[in-house]
Amino acid sequence: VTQSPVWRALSPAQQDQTLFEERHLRYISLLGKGNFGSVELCRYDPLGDNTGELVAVKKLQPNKQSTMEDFKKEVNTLSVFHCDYIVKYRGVCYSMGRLSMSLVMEYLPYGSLIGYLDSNRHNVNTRRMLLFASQICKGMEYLQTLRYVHRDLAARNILVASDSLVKIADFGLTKIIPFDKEYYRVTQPGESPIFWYAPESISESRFSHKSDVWSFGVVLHELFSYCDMNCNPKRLCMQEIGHNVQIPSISMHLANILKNNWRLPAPPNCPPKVYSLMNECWAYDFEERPCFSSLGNQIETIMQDERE
Ligand SMILES: Cc1cnc(Nc2cc(F)c(C3CCN(C)CC3)c(F)c2)nc1Nc1ccc(F)c(N2CCCS2(=O)=O)c1
Repeated sequence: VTQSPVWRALSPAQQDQTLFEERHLRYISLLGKGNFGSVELCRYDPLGDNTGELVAVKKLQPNKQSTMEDFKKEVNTLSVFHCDYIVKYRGVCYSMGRLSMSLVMEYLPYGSLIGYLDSNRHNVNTRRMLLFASQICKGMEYLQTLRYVHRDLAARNILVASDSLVKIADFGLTKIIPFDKEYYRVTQPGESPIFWYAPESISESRFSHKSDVWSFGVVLHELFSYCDMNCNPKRLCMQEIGHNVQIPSISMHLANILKNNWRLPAPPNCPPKVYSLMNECWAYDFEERPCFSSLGNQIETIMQDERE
């Protein structure tokens, strides 16, 4: 179609398939709202006959956390990723004369892993969870080849495309590691998801592929707990720390219990091999944690054993 005479008659802006015109973006429903902004389900319907594709549109909520600059960085980050296990970027939509912009992404009908597991716990077996884990691993391996650290790997940021495919989403906190370093140091930590953080991220704001590996271990725990809110990482850590601890010193208490080798307990009915994989990811010394490629291989091996 891109070589037809009709297409060639379009202006470059009209030929740009990553530019979505606001007037054709039909609002359907709100998918989620947070300090990141909001994500809406829309249909991009230029023909006006409801044959257009469904898309997820992330609108920026410029507030203290995220500025237009951060949002532009997230758009640029997502636009270079081409991986089956990372939510696909479709383009941008400018409104109010380029004053505000929205990020247009593919729409994954099943929503986040948390909701999916909570409502499908009876027909998601160990093999399916290991399949999801290996897909997240492959997505993280891909990010690592581009020297990206995600910094917010958690089940809430994993989206379900189908009963056998999950994708990594939400790159609001993703950073590129500088070429001459092995880690990224955050200057102004915003609202940090500290219960998914590695010890060095909690105490030194130091992020690397190995701190993403730690968070992957926590995602494994969420997976094998069916994202049950009664045993989510935050609740389990707060039980250990003590609920009466005041906010500012929670991260210090968390760093202490991790230093004293406390770890999240094995989820109910979790296969021992999977729990030991989690504990490998939670090695205190980041050098001892496995890399995503070795994690992927170990998961494939456990999947074989589960098959027998
Ligand atoms: C890019 C993208 C593609 N497809 C989808 N599909 C999608 C489909 C769904 F049915 C739902 C739900 C399912 C449950 N019922 C009750 C409400 C709708 C849903 F929430 C999402 N969502 C995307 N993004 C997105 C949406 C919403 C978000 F809160 C967040 N985030 C949250 C933490 C940071 S976040 O930005 O990652 C990302």
